[in-house]
Amino acid sequence: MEALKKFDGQYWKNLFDSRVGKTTWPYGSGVWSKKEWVLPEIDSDHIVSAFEGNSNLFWAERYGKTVLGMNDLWVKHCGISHTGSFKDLGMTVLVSQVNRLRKLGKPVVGVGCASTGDTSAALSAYCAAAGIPAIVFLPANRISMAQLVQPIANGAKVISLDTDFDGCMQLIREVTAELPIYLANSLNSLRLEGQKTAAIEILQQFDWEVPDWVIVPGGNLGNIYAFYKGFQMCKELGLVDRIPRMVCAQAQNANPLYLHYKAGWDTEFKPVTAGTTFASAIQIGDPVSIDRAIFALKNCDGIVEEASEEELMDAMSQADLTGMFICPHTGVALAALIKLRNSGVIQPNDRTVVVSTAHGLKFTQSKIDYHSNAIPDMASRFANPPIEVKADFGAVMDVLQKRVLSEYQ
Ligand SMILES: Cc1ncc(COP(=O)(O)O)c(C=O)c1O
Ligand SMILES: N[C@@H](CCOP(=O)(O)O)C(=O)O
Repeated sequence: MEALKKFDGQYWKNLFDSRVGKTTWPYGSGVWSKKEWVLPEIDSDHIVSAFEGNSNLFWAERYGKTVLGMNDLWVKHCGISHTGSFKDLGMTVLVSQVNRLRKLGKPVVGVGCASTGDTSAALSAYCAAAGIPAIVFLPANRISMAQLVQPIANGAKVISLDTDFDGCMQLIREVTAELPIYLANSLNSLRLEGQKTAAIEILQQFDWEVPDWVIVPGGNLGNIYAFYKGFQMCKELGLVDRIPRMVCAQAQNANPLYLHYKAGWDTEFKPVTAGTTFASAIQIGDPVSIDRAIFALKNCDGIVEEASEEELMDAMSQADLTGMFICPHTGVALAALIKLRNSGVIQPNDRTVVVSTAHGLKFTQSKIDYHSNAIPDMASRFANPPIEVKADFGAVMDVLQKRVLSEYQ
Protein backbone atom coordinates (compact mmCIF):
# COMPACT_ATOMS: atom_id res chain seq x y z
CA MET A 1 0.00 0.00 0.00
CA GLU A 2 2.88 2.37 0.76
CA ALA A 3 4.23 1.97 -2.77
CA LEU A 4 0.79 2.39 -4.33
CA LYS A 5 0.18 5.54 -2.28
CA LYS A 6 2.99 7.30 -4.18
CA PHE A 7 0.35 7.92 -6.86
CA ASP A 8 -2.93 9.71 -6.24
CA GLY A 9 -6.45 8.43 -6.86
CA GLN A 10 -6.78 10.29 -10.15
CA TYR A 11 -3.63 8.61 -11.48
CA TRP A 12 -5.09 5.15 -10.80
CA LYS A 13 -8.48 6.01 -12.25
CA ASN A 14 -6.88 7.31 -15.46
CA LEU A 15 -4.62 4.26 -15.72
CA PHE A 16 -7.42 1.74 -15.19
CA ASP A 17 -9.83 3.60 -17.48
CA SER A 18 -7.19 3.76 -20.24
CA ARG A 19 -7.00 -0.04 -20.32
CA VAL A 20 -10.70 -0.80 -20.76
CA GLY A 21 -11.68 -2.32 -24.09
CA LYS A 22 -8.09 -2.92 -25.27
CA THR A 23 -6.41 -6.22 -26.09
CA THR A 24 -2.88 -5.33 -25.02
CA TRP A 25 -1.44 -8.28 -23.10
CA PRO A 26 -2.21 -8.75 -20.24
CA TYR A 27 -4.26 -5.59 -19.59
CA GLY A 28 -7.20 -6.70 -21.73
CA SER A 29 -8.13 -8.87 -18.76
CA GLY A 30 -10.32 -7.16 -16.17
CA VAL A 31 -8.05 -8.65 -13.50
CA TRP A 32 -4.70 -7.82 -15.09
CA SER A 33 -5.87 -4.32 -16.02
CA LYS A 34 -5.34 -3.79 -12.27
CA LYS A 35 -2.01 -5.67 -12.27
CA GLU A 36 -0.24 -3.12 -10.05
CA TRP A 37 -2.81 -3.81 -7.32
CA VAL A 38 -2.95 -7.57 -7.81
CA LEU A 39 0.45 -9.13 -8.40
CA PRO A 40 2.77 -6.30 -9.46
CA GLU A 41 6.02 -8.17 -9.82
CA ILE A 42 4.96 -11.02 -12.07
CA ASP A 43 6.47 -11.01 -15.54
CA SER A 44 3.70 -10.60 -18.12
CA ASP A 45 5.04 -13.66 -19.99
CA HIS A 46 4.22 -15.84 -16.99
CA ILE A 47 0.59 -14.77 -16.82
CA VAL A 48 -2.07 -17.35 -17.68
CA SER A 49 -5.20 -15.43 -18.65
CA ALA A 50 -8.41 -15.91 -20.62
CA PHE A 51 -9.11 -12.17 -20.53
CA GLU A 52 -11.50 -12.75 -17.64
CA GLY A 53 -13.35 -9.95 -15.85
CA ASN A 54 -14.83 -6.86 -17.50
CA SER A 55 -18.19 -8.51 -16.88
CA ASN A 56 -21.51 -6.88 -17.59
CA LEU A 57 -22.96 -4.62 -14.91
CA PHE A 58 -26.58 -5.01 -15.92
CA TRP A 59 -29.33 -2.56 -15.06
CA ALA A 60 -32.10 -4.90 -13.86
CA GLU A 61 -34.72 -2.35 -14.80
CA ARG A 62 -37.79 -4.56 -15.16
CA TYR A 63 -37.02 -6.81 -12.20
CA GLY A 64 -36.18 -3.83 -10.01
CA LYS A 65 -39.25 -1.80 -10.92
CA THR A 66 -41.88 -4.54 -11.03
CA VAL A 67 -40.74 -6.82 -8.20
CA LEU A 68 -39.07 -4.43 -5.79
CA GLY A 69 -40.19 -0.92 -6.71
CA MET A 70 -36.53 -0.03 -7.24
CA ASN A 71 -35.07 2.21 -9.93
CA ASP A 72 -31.43 1.62 -9.39
CA LEU A 73 -30.94 -2.14 -9.14
CA TRP A 74 -27.94 -3.67 -10.92
CA VAL A 75 -26.66 -7.19 -11.39
CA LYS A 76 -22.92 -7.72 -11.77
CA HIS A 77 -22.75 -10.77 -14.00
CA CYS A 78 -19.47 -12.30 -12.79
CA GLY A 79 -20.69 -15.70 -14.03
CA ILE A 80 -20.63 -14.67 -17.67
CA SER A 81 -17.02 -15.68 -17.87
CA HIS A 82 -14.58 -18.19 -19.36
CA THR A 83 -15.65 -21.15 -17.16
CA GLY A 84 -19.00 -19.70 -16.12
CA SER A 85 -18.27 -18.38 -12.65
CA PHE A 86 -16.43 -15.64 -10.75
CA LYS A 87 -13.73 -18.17 -9.84
CA ASP A 88 -11.89 -17.26 -13.06
CA LEU A 89 -10.97 -13.90 -11.52
CA GLY A 90 -8.93 -15.50 -8.76
CA MET A 91 -7.73 -18.52 -10.66
CA THR A 92 -5.90 -16.52 -13.31
CA VAL A 93 -3.76 -15.04 -10.53
CA LEU A 94 -3.11 -18.26 -8.67
CA VAL A 95 -2.27 -20.31 -11.75
CA SER A 96 -0.07 -17.51 -13.12
CA GLN A 97 1.93 -17.54 -9.91
CA VAL A 98 2.27 -21.33 -10.03
CA ASN A 99 3.34 -21.05 -13.65
CA ARG A 100 5.98 -18.55 -12.58
CA LEU A 101 7.20 -20.79 -9.75
CA ARG A 102 7.51 -23.75 -12.11
CA LYS A 103 9.40 -21.63 -14.68
CA LEU A 104 11.78 -20.65 -11.86
CA GLY A 105 12.36 -24.37 -11.23
CA LYS A 106 10.40 -24.66 -7.98
CA PRO A 107 9.11 -28.15 -7.23
CA VAL A 108 5.38 -27.71 -7.78
CA VAL A 109 4.13 -30.88 -9.43
CA GLY A 110 0.52 -29.80 -9.66
CA VAL A 111 -2.31 -27.74 -8.22
CA GLY A 112 -5.20 -29.14 -6.20
CA CYS A 113 -8.50 -28.00 -4.77
CA ALA A 114 -11.66 -29.16 -3.09
CA SER A 115 -14.72 -27.90 -4.85
CA THR A 116 -18.46 -27.63 -5.10
CA GLY A 117 -17.96 -27.38 -8.86
CA ASP A 118 -16.87 -23.89 -9.85
CA THR A 119 -13.39 -23.67 -8.36
CA SER A 120 -12.57 -27.05 -9.94
CA ALA A 121 -13.81 -25.87 -13.34
CA ALA A 122 -11.70 -22.72 -13.21
CA LEU A 123 -8.61 -24.47 -11.88
CA SER A 124 -8.81 -27.16 -14.56
CA ALA A 125 -9.20 -24.70 -17.41
CA TYR A 126 -6.35 -22.40 -16.39
CA CYS A 127 -4.04 -25.32 -15.61
CA ALA A 128 -4.86 -26.93 -18.95
CA ALA A 129 -4.04 -23.66 -20.69
CA ALA A 130 -0.61 -23.62 -19.02
CA GLY A 131 0.08 -27.38 -19.18
CA ILE A 132 0.06 -27.73 -15.38
CA PRO A 133 -1.46 -30.87 -13.79
CA ALA A 134 -4.68 -30.20 -11.85
CA ILE A 135 -6.18 -32.45 -9.18
CA VAL A 136 -9.73 -31.79 -8.02
CA PHE A 137 -11.54 -33.31 -5.02
CA LEU A 138 -15.29 -33.32 -5.57
CA PRO A 139 -18.14 -34.43 -3.29
CA ALA A 140 -19.75 -37.34 -5.20
CA ASN A 141 -23.26 -36.62 -6.53
CA ARG A 142 -23.37 -33.14 -5.08
CA ILE A 143 -22.41 -31.00 -8.05
CA SER A 144 -24.22 -30.35 -11.32
CA MET A 145 -23.47 -32.38 -14.44
CA ALA A 146 -22.33 -29.24 -16.29
CA GLN A 147 -19.82 -28.52 -13.51
CA LEU A 148 -18.59 -32.12 -13.35
CA VAL A 149 -17.88 -32.31 -17.05
CA GLN A 150 -15.70 -29.20 -17.02
CA PRO A 151 -12.61 -30.65 -15.23
CA ILE A 152 -13.12 -33.96 -17.01
CA ALA A 153 -13.01 -32.24 -20.39
CA ASN A 154 -10.04 -30.09 -19.40
CA GLY A 155 -7.99 -33.16 -18.46
CA ALA A 156 -7.81 -32.71 -14.68
CA LYS A 157 -7.49 -35.69 -12.35
CA VAL A 158 -11.00 -35.82 -10.90
CA ILE A 159 -11.23 -37.53 -7.51
CA SER A 160 -14.87 -38.13 -6.60
CA LEU A 161 -15.21 -38.62 -2.84
CA ASP A 162 -17.97 -40.08 -0.76
CA THR A 163 -18.23 -37.04 1.52
CA ASP A 164 -19.48 -33.46 1.43
CA PHE A 165 -17.50 -30.36 0.45
CA ASP A 166 -16.20 -29.81 3.97
CA GLY A 167 -14.87 -33.39 3.98
CA CYS A 168 -13.14 -32.79 0.63
CA MET A 169 -11.65 -29.56 1.96
CA GLN A 170 -10.24 -31.32 4.99
CA LEU A 171 -8.68 -34.02 2.79
CA ILE A 172 -7.11 -31.66 0.27
CA ARG A 173 -5.54 -29.68 3.11
CA GLU A 174 -4.00 -32.84 4.51
CA VAL A 175 -2.81 -34.04 1.10
CA THR A 176 -1.26 -30.73 0.07
CA ALA A 177 0.56 -30.56 3.42
CA GLU A 178 2.30 -33.83 2.47
CA LEU A 179 2.85 -33.53 -1.29
CA PRO A 180 4.29 -30.80 -3.53
CA ILE A 181 0.80 -29.96 -4.74
CA TYR A 182 -0.17 -26.31 -4.49
CA LEU A 183 -3.49 -25.57 -2.77
CA ALA A 184 -5.85 -23.53 -4.91
CA ASN A 185 -8.78 -22.85 -2.59
CA SER A 186 -9.53 -19.36 -1.41
CA LEU A 187 -7.55 -19.59 1.79
CA ASN A 188 -4.75 -18.85 -0.65
CA SER A 189 -4.78 -15.05 -0.82
CA LEU A 190 -3.70 -15.02 -4.48
CA ARG A 191 -7.24 -16.05 -5.31
CA LEU A 192 -8.72 -13.16 -3.36
CA GLU A 193 -6.34 -10.68 -5.01
CA GLY A 194 -7.95 -11.54 -8.35
CA GLN A 195 -11.51 -11.69 -7.04
CA LYS A 196 -11.25 -8.23 -5.47
CA THR A 197 -11.00 -6.69 -8.96
CA ALA A 198 -14.76 -7.28 -9.42
CA ALA A 199 -15.37 -4.69 -6.71
CA ILE A 200 -12.99 -2.20 -8.31
CA GLU A 201 -14.68 -2.87 -11.64
CA ILE A 202 -18.13 -2.05 -10.21
CA LEU A 203 -16.87 1.36 -9.05
CA GLN A 204 -15.20 1.94 -12.40
CA GLN A 205 -18.39 0.99 -14.28
CA PHE A 206 -20.31 3.54 -12.18
CA ASP A 207 -17.71 6.15 -13.15
CA TRP A 208 -16.24 5.90 -9.64
CA GLU A 209 -19.54 6.55 -7.88
CA VAL A 210 -20.10 4.30 -4.88
CA PRO A 211 -23.29 2.18 -4.73
CA ASP A 212 -25.19 2.01 -1.44
CA TRP A 213 -25.40 -1.79 -1.21
CA VAL A 214 -23.60 -4.80 -2.66
CA ILE A 215 -25.11 -8.25 -2.08
CA VAL A 216 -22.89 -11.31 -2.41
CA PRO A 217 -23.88 -14.98 -1.98
CA GLY A 218 -21.52 -16.63 0.52
CA GLY A 219 -20.24 -20.19 0.96
CA ASN A 220 -16.55 -20.67 1.71
CA LEU A 221 -16.60 -16.87 2.31
CA GLY A 222 -13.54 -15.77 0.38
CA ASN A 223 -15.53 -13.62 -2.02
CA ILE A 224 -17.23 -11.38 0.51
CA TYR A 225 -13.80 -10.52 1.89
CA ALA A 226 -12.38 -10.04 -1.61
CA PHE A 227 -15.11 -7.50 -2.40
CA TYR A 228 -14.46 -5.68 0.84
CA LYS A 229 -10.76 -5.56 0.07
CA GLY A 230 -11.34 -4.16 -3.43
CA PHE A 231 -13.64 -1.42 -2.13
CA GLN A 232 -11.40 -0.63 0.81
CA MET A 233 -8.30 -0.27 -1.40
CA CYS A 234 -10.16 2.18 -3.64
CA LYS A 235 -11.00 4.24 -0.59
CA GLU A 236 -7.54 4.10 0.93
CA LEU A 237 -5.87 5.02 -2.36
CA GLY A 238 -8.19 7.97 -2.94
CA LEU A 239 -10.32 6.75 -5.85
CA VAL A 240 -13.54 7.02 -3.82
CA ASP A 241 -14.41 8.51 -0.45
CA ARG A 242 -16.49 5.71 1.09
CA ILE A 243 -17.34 2.03 0.65
CA PRO A 244 -20.74 0.40 0.18
CA ARG A 245 -22.53 -1.60 2.85
CA MET A 246 -22.36 -5.27 1.99
CA VAL A 247 -24.82 -8.10 2.50
CA CYS A 248 -23.67 -11.70 2.59
CA ALA A 249 -26.53 -13.99 1.54
CA GLN A 250 -26.60 -17.66 2.57
CA ALA A 251 -28.89 -20.58 1.87
CA GLN A 252 -30.89 -21.42 4.98
CA ASN A 253 -29.75 -25.04 4.64
CA ALA A 254 -26.08 -23.99 4.81
CA ASN A 255 -26.06 -20.90 6.97
CA PRO A 256 -23.22 -20.95 9.54
CA LEU A 257 -22.35 -17.28 9.01
CA TYR A 258 -25.99 -16.23 9.31
CA LEU A 259 -26.33 -18.09 12.61
CA HIS A 260 -23.14 -16.52 13.89
CA TYR A 261 -24.31 -13.03 12.84
CA LYS A 262 -27.68 -13.55 14.53
CA ALA A 263 -25.90 -14.68 17.70
CA GLY A 264 -24.20 -11.28 17.77
CA TRP A 265 -20.72 -11.93 16.30
CA ASP A 266 -19.10 -12.15 19.71
CA THR A 267 -19.98 -15.76 20.48
CA GLU A 268 -17.69 -18.56 19.32
CA PHE A 269 -18.26 -19.48 15.66
CA LYS A 270 -19.84 -22.93 15.24
CA PRO A 271 -19.55 -24.78 11.93
CA VAL A 272 -22.64 -26.69 10.81
CA THR A 273 -23.26 -29.77 8.70
CA ALA A 274 -24.58 -28.22 5.52
CA GLY A 275 -27.88 -29.59 4.26
CA THR A 276 -28.85 -30.08 0.63
CA THR A 277 -29.65 -26.91 -1.27
CA PHE A 278 -30.38 -26.02 -4.87
CA ALA A 279 -27.61 -23.47 -4.37
CA SER A 280 -25.24 -26.43 -4.34
CA ALA A 281 -22.05 -24.42 -4.83
CA ILE A 282 -22.59 -22.81 -1.41
CA GLN A 283 -23.47 -26.03 0.40
CA ILE A 284 -20.66 -25.42 2.88
CA GLY A 285 -20.84 -25.74 6.66
CA ASP A 286 -17.29 -24.93 7.77
CA PRO A 287 -16.10 -22.00 5.63
CA VAL A 288 -12.33 -21.55 5.43
CA SER A 289 -12.50 -17.75 5.25
CA ILE A 290 -14.80 -17.25 8.22
CA ASP A 291 -12.46 -14.82 10.01
CA ARG A 292 -11.91 -12.72 6.91
CA ALA A 293 -15.65 -12.58 6.25
CA ILE A 294 -16.44 -11.42 9.77
CA PHE A 295 -13.71 -8.78 9.54
CA ALA A 296 -15.11 -7.51 6.23
CA LEU A 297 -18.72 -7.39 7.37
CA LYS A 298 -17.90 -5.65 10.64
CA ASN A 299 -15.90 -3.01 8.80
CA CYS A 300 -18.56 -2.12 6.25
CA ASP A 301 -21.54 -2.20 8.61
CA GLY A 302 -22.58 -5.34 6.79
CA ILE A 303 -25.54 -7.64 7.15
CA VAL A 304 -26.03 -11.39 6.75
CA GLU A 305 -29.33 -12.70 5.38
CA GLU A 306 -30.58 -16.17 4.54
CA ALA A 307 -33.02 -17.66 2.03
CA SER A 308 -35.10 -20.81 2.15
CA GLU A 309 -35.15 -23.18 -0.83
CA GLU A 310 -38.51 -21.84 -1.94
CA GLU A 311 -37.42 -18.22 -1.57
CA LEU A 312 -34.23 -18.69 -3.58
CA MET A 313 -35.89 -20.70 -6.35
CA ASP A 314 -38.76 -18.22 -6.64
CA ALA A 315 -36.35 -15.28 -6.74
CA MET A 316 -34.24 -16.96 -9.42
CA SER A 317 -37.27 -17.90 -11.50
CA GLN A 318 -38.88 -14.49 -11.25
CA ALA A 319 -35.62 -12.85 -12.30
CA ASP A 320 -35.42 -15.23 -15.26
CA LEU A 321 -38.92 -14.11 -16.27
CA THR A 322 -37.51 -10.58 -16.69
CA GLY A 323 -34.85 -11.78 -19.14
CA MET A 324 -32.04 -12.94 -16.90
CA PHE A 325 -30.87 -16.56 -16.66
CA ILE A 326 -29.26 -16.67 -13.27
CA CYS A 327 -27.95 -19.42 -11.01
CA PRO A 328 -29.60 -20.45 -7.71
CA HIS A 329 -26.82 -18.69 -5.74
CA THR A 330 -27.79 -15.41 -7.35
CA GLY A 331 -31.34 -16.41 -6.38
CA VAL A 332 -30.14 -16.49 -2.77
CA ALA A 333 -28.80 -12.94 -3.13
CA LEU A 334 -32.03 -11.70 -4.73
CA ALA A 335 -34.13 -13.38 -2.04
CA ALA A 336 -32.03 -11.58 0.58
CA LEU A 337 -32.65 -8.31 -1.26
CA ILE A 338 -36.42 -8.95 -1.26
CA LYS A 339 -36.33 -9.44 2.51
CA LEU A 340 -34.27 -6.32 3.10
CA ARG A 341 -36.58 -4.28 0.88
CA ASN A 342 -39.65 -5.61 2.66
CA SER A 343 -38.19 -4.75 6.05
CA GLY A 344 -37.25 -1.27 4.82
CA VAL A 345 -33.51 -1.73 5.40
CA ILE A 346 -32.87 -1.17 1.70
CA GLN A 347 -34.78 1.84 0.37
CA PRO A 348 -36.46 2.12 -3.07
CA ASN A 349 -33.89 4.60 -4.37
CA ASP A 350 -30.80 2.95 -2.93
CA ARG A 351 -28.31 2.04 -5.63
CA THR A 352 -27.95 -1.70 -5.12
CA VAL A 353 -25.72 -4.25 -6.84
CA VAL A 354 -26.46 -7.96 -6.68
CA VAL A 355 -23.41 -10.06 -7.51
CA SER A 356 -24.31 -12.93 -9.83
CA THR A 357 -21.67 -15.56 -9.25
CA ALA A 358 -22.25 -18.27 -11.86
CA HIS A 359 -23.93 -18.77 -15.21
CA GLY A 360 -27.45 -20.19 -15.07
CA LEU A 361 -26.56 -22.75 -17.74
CA LYS A 362 -24.48 -24.61 -15.14
CA PHE A 363 -27.61 -25.25 -13.06
CA THR A 364 -30.27 -26.16 -15.60
CA GLN A 365 -31.51 -29.23 -13.67
CA SER A 366 -32.75 -27.04 -10.83
CA LYS A 367 -34.66 -24.90 -13.33
CA ILE A 368 -36.11 -27.98 -15.05
CA ASP A 369 -37.28 -29.35 -11.68
CA TYR A 370 -38.85 -26.01 -10.78
CA HIS A 371 -40.62 -25.47 -14.10
CA SER A 372 -41.89 -29.08 -14.13
CA ASN A 373 -43.43 -28.56 -10.71
CA ALA A 374 -41.35 -31.54 -9.61
CA ILE A 375 -40.02 -30.20 -6.32
CA PRO A 376 -41.80 -31.70 -3.31
CA ASP A 377 -43.34 -29.15 -0.93
CA MET A 378 -42.64 -26.24 -3.27
CA ALA A 379 -45.46 -24.29 -4.93
CA SER A 380 -43.16 -23.22 -7.81
CA ARG A 381 -45.18 -20.02 -8.17
CA PHE A 382 -43.36 -18.87 -11.28
CA ALA A 383 -43.22 -22.19 -13.11
CA ASN A 384 -43.70 -21.98 -16.85
CA PRO A 385 -43.94 -25.58 -18.06
CA PRO A 386 -44.12 -26.33 -21.79
CA ILE A 387 -47.65 -26.86 -23.12
CA GLU A 388 -48.02 -30.17 -24.90
CA VAL A 389 -50.31 -29.82 -27.90
CA LYS A 390 -51.37 -32.21 -30.67
CA ALA A 391 -49.76 -31.26 -34.01
CA ASP A 392 -53.05 -30.01 -35.41
CA PHE A 393 -54.01 -26.47 -36.57
CA GLY A 394 -57.25 -26.37 -34.58
CA ALA A 395 -55.65 -27.64 -31.40
CA VAL A 396 -52.81 -25.11 -31.68
CA MET A 397 -55.23 -22.23 -32.34
CA ASP A 398 -57.30 -23.31 -29.38
CA VAL A 399 -54.31 -23.25 -27.04
CA LEU A 400 -53.13 -19.89 -28.34
CA GLN A 401 -56.62 -18.46 -27.82
CA LYS A 402 -56.78 -19.69 -24.23
CA ARG A 403 -53.18 -19.16 -23.15
CA VAL A 404 -51.97 -16.15 -25.14
CA LEU A 405 -54.69 -14.06 -26.78
CA SER A 406 -57.09 -14.15 -23.82
CA GLU A 407 -54.49 -12.37 -21.71
CA TYR A 408 -54.68 -9.35 -24.03
CA GLN A 409 -58.49 -9.13 -24.14
C1 LIG B 1 -21.63 -19.95 -7.83
C2 LIG B 1 -21.06 -19.62 -6.50
N1 LIG B 1 -21.59 -18.62 -5.82
C3 LIG B 1 -21.14 -18.26 -4.62
C4 LIG B 1 -20.08 -18.92 -4.04
C5 LIG B 1 -19.61 -18.44 -2.71
O1 LIG B 1 -18.34 -17.86 -2.76
P1 LIG B 1 -17.42 -17.94 -1.49
O2 LIG B 1 -17.07 -19.39 -1.30
O3 LIG B 1 -16.24 -17.14 -1.84
O4 LIG B 1 -18.20 -17.44 -0.34
C6 LIG B 1 -19.48 -20.00 -4.70
C7 LIG B 1 -18.39 -20.79 -4.13
O5 LIG B 1 -18.32 -20.99 -2.95
C8 LIG B 1 -19.97 -20.33 -5.97
O6 LIG B 1 -19.42 -21.32 -6.67
N1 LIG C 1 -18.00 -22.75 -4.45
C1 LIG C 1 -16.66 -23.16 -4.36
C2 LIG C 1 -16.29 -23.71 -3.02
C3 LIG C 1 -14.81 -23.58 -2.77
O1 LIG C 1 -14.53 -22.23 -2.65
P1 LIG C 1 -13.08 -21.59 -2.76
O2 LIG C 1 -13.36 -20.21 -3.23
O3 LIG C 1 -12.47 -21.68 -1.43
O4 LIG C 1 -12.27 -22.35 -3.76
C4 LIG C 1 -16.37 -24.12 -5.51
O5 LIG C 1 -16.88 -23.88 -6.58
O6 LIG C 1 -15.67 -25.07 -5.34
